[in-house]
Formats: sequence, C-alpha cells, structure tokens
Amino acid sequence: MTMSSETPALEAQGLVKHFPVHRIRQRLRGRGEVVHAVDDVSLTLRSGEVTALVGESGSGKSTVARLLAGLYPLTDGTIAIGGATVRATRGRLFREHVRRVQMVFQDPFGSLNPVHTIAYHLTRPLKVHGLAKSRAATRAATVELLEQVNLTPAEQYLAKYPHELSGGQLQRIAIARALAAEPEVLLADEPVSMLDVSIRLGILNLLAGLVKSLGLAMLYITHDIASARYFATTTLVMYAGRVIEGGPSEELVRNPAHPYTQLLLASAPDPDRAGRDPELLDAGEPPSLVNPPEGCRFHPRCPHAMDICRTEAPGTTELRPGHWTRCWLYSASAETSSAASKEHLT
Ligand SMILES: Nc1ncnc2c1ncn2[C@@H]1O[C@H](COP(=O)(O)OP(=O)(O)OP(=O)(O)O)[C@@H](O)[C@H]1O
Repeated sequence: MTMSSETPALEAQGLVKHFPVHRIRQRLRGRGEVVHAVDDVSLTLRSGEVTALVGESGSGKSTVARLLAGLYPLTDGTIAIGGATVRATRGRLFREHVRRVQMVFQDPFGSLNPVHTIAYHLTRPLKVHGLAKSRAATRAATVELLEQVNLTPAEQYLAKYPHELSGGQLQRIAIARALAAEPEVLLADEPVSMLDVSIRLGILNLLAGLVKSLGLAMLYITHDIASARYFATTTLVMYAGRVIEGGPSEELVRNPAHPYTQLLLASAPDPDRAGRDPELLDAGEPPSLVNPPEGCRFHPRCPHAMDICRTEAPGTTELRPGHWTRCWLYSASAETSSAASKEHLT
C-alpha cells in the first residue's frame, strides 16, 4: 500500500486491554476478574509530530504504548500502521510491525544489558532486521547512529559497557538502538523521568530534532503536563484507562475542560497555577481498575459530578476545532447538568 502524506503513521481505534487477576482466592471462587487497564482508547500519530499521552501513575499509559508496539496482544480494537491494519501476532508481518514501531523506556540502566558492549546493542537490531549486509556496513551504521544521538567521537563509545556511561548517555544509546531498526513510530515512555533534571531538556531536544529530521511520529508518555505543552503538538489526557481530553497542547493547557485535566494542571509545579483550586487538589485517589466506577471513572473525585456521571460514560464533545473532551458538563445531551457547575468551570 502507498502512503500519502495524509495517511497517519499509526492509527489506533478502540483499544482495550484487560489483564486477568491471578489470585488464588478468585480462582477458587471461579470469578474471572480483570484489570481494566485500557478501555476504548483511540489515537492518531502523524509523521514529524509529537503527541503526548499524559496521566498519573497507573492510568494505563505504558499499557497503551506496549499495545501499539505489539508487546501485548489486544483484548479489542485495531492498530493500523501506514494505513494497513496490523493483524499478525507472529511471523514476518509481526516482525515488520515491531520494527516499524520502536520503544524507548524510562530506565536507561535497566533497558541495556550490562554484559554487552554499546557496539553489540546497536548491531543487534541491524542484524535482526537485516538492515546491514556486511561488517563494514554494520560498522558505518553504528557510527552514524551514535552521531545521530550526539555521542561523538563515535569510536570512543563502541567498546564501552553500559556501566561506563552516565544515565543521559545511556538514554542516548537506547534512542540510537531504537533508531537502528529504522522505525516510523517512536514510543518514548517517560524517557527523561529517571534522569537528572539538568540533562532532561537535552534529551527532549534531541528527540524533537529526530522527529523533524527523520520524519518520525512520536508518542511521548509523561506525568508532566508542562513538558507536554513544551514538547508535543497534541496532548491526550488519560485517566483510569480512558482518554478523557485531547487537543492542541497549547489550547488544552490554556483552556483545560475536563475537571481531571484541571486537577493535573493545578497540581503541576508551575508557580502561576499551584494551589489555584484547592477544591480540586483535595480530590482523592484514582480508582481500582479491577472494579472501576460506573459511568465517568472520574466521578468519585469530581467536585462537579451530577447524577448522570455516576451511571453513564460520557461520549466525546468537541469544544473547539481539534479540542474535545469526554465529560457530561459539556454534553448537549446532559440536560441535567447544572448551570452552577458549568459556571464554576469557566
Ligand atoms: N502485566 C500486567 N498484569 C496485570 N496488570 C497490569 C499489567 N501491566 C499493567 N497492569 C495494570 O494496569 C494498570 C495500568 O498500568 P500502566 O503501567 O499502563 O500505567 P501507567 O499510567 O503507565 O503508570 P506508570 O506511570 O506508573 O508507569 C495498572 O493498574 C497496572 O497495575
């Protein structure tokens, strides 16, 4: 299939991932309970753009990335890469999927094997995917990869072991290893959260530069909505397994609609915003994903919850071009929404 410039690099529709809960008691009772880690998540990743997936710990962000990368089988939903739906779970087509969609993980120390050199880490994907045919070509490709992540002179790094490098250098190696597979999509799961604050911006700028120069489509997973605003064209906000708001990053941060997005922003370490809405900041803990709340999953924490929020999951409401939310406060069909609640939000 030919790929027009309009064809998204990756498109996911209605992703669902339920993990079985293996507890002895449950097995004895015969109840097949599951963790509803991801429910009905759709997203589009475009070449040359960064999309941020933001949410607190346990909201399902990493599970979305692992589904997109083919590391977990889907419970439901579809993934299309370059316009073609991925169906294979093994074999040549599956290997092509995992080559085209690469991940960079949070922990650079844990994601590299301490007994192998940097040269080994970079040549392995080249060999696995048949991308360098001779020793000379392999060597030239590894040098180019190191140069792409600004580790120069490259020869100085090839024979080193992971323990000889800093966290920032290791994360650059992990990025180079992902690039070795010549991917179209890069999934960066909290790529800077384990690094010293002083080097985070350098890694984010490196990733932003690679997105532009290589035309990659990137999903940037983070807890930090402020970095999403800086780094991503589009931001998606995830809560308890569902994406509850999405839009152009600047617009979403300036005009957050969903009470959960407002909570995230009020909690962000920004002196202009900190403590703006104490009512929201006191709003409790995320729910269990084994028995998630009926209706809107945020309703037990939401200061604006109405009756309908407790029983029915809200659909999508578009607020401005490209900016949408899933919240009954904005839905024309929620006749019961109180004017007072709406006023409070504006
Ligand atoms: N392999 C698994 N088996 C069972 N439950 C899982 C598995 N992986 C994730 N979960 C559960 O799925 C939910 C979502 O987890 P996930 O790691 O995707 O969240 P997250 O938003 O990435 O969190 P964090 O930011 O802490 O990494 C959590 O309740 C988690 O315990």
